[in-house]
Amino acid sequence: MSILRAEGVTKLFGRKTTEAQRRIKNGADLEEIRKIGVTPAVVDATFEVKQGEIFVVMGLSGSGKSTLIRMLNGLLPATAGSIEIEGQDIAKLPPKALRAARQNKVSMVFQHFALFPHRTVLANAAYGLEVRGVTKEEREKTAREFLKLVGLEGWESKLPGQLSGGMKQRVGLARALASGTDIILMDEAFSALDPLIRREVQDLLLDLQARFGKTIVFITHDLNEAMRIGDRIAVMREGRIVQIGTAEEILTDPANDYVAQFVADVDRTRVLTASSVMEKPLVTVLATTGPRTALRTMREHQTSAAFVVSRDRKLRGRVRATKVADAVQDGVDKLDGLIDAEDPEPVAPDTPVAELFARCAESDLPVPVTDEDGTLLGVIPRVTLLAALGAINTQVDDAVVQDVVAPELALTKEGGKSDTD
Ligand SMILES: Nc1ncnc2c1ncn2[C@@H]1O[C@H](COP(=O)(O)OP(=O)(O)OP(=O)(O)O)[C@@H](O)[C@H]1O
Repeated sequence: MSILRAEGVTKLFGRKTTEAQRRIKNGADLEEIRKIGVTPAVVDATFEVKQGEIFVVMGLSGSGKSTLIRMLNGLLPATAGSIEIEGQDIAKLPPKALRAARQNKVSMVFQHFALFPHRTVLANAAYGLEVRGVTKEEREKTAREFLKLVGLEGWESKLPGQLSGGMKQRVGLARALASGTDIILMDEAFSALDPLIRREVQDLLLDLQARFGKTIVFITHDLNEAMRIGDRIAVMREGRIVQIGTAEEILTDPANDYVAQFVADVDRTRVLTASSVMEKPLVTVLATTGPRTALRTMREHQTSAAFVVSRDRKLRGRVRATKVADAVQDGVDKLDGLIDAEDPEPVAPDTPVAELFARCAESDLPVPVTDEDGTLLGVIPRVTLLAALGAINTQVDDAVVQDVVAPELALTKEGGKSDTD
């Protein structure tokens, strides 16, 4: 279900905005709009944010992110288009109702924390509830609970000036959560923090998100941050949303050259997962198949090993052709019992590619990918892993890469394959 919806949202700054809007509608390019003295900060933004997702809006400075978020919380009226929060068009609300919607439905977390310097940490965390008229006792109780959750128990009576940047932003998070709104808008919320602290609060946000299932719109200019925390990412360029998708979709299927260039430096091993690089297994055989049939199938596919599955595709393991050939000689009638004990362990579909290198180095056979029930979803041969990465990222352990790459190169030189699946 979508909790937040933007439809054709446009924000133009300047005097001739009506004229500019008319020209945009007729297909004028944005350069022409700027020439008549109008800044097209956001142009025709359309998207839906689903309940409980982290929706990241990412773009370079000046691409329109802040303007967009200020329209989402009703601080700035849109020049055109509509914004719905829980099905309510905010442009149609009278000022009092708009204020109430902002207080009850949406909280903000800001880059520079926006804490009251002369109020205690506790009073700051309780602020959202205070505005809503919640009694002191009740709001302080809630604020204490959330301060504890963000790791600030014992700091309640301190002033913001006594806190580090990371701690201040934890107060910002506690305040947003304590407010009890379903939607939290975060504007470059972690951009002022040192890299290590930033990672810590990103993890904290992910933890809290998993726990409370809030809907979060997170603005950032940092692609790695976007990829790390976003369920979906909207990429903005010069006021327009040029692509919306998961980190993997954006990485593997960029909408245009701009996005492709943008993502060129991303550490793919952290973003891509087993499910995005896996392939269909070339040969699967049922555990009940006889060795003779299995061997014939493997020969047809010129493969030296095959996956053995049960009728419901649950993975039993793998057999090597040499073993199956021996079994034919010995008159064995089932594949059961021939399964290779040295198989690499299967991985879950959401395993980051970074973790697959070591697995691929362990065995010359492809790594199987299975779901929670053990059903075989796909396989990852080494070559596929390397191809998916394009260029090997330097952040991957060099020794592991050596292990994986060296045998691949050797195989290529020999012009043969030792196995396919
Ligand atoms: N009040 C305003 N009046 C005129 N132009 C504005 C106003 N606010 C923003 N702009 C312009 O709109 C464009 C988008 O700005 P916005 O601040 O939304 O971008 P941003 O992506 O958030 O950038 P940053 O990360 O630097 O804040 C910019 O060209 C900016 O100069």
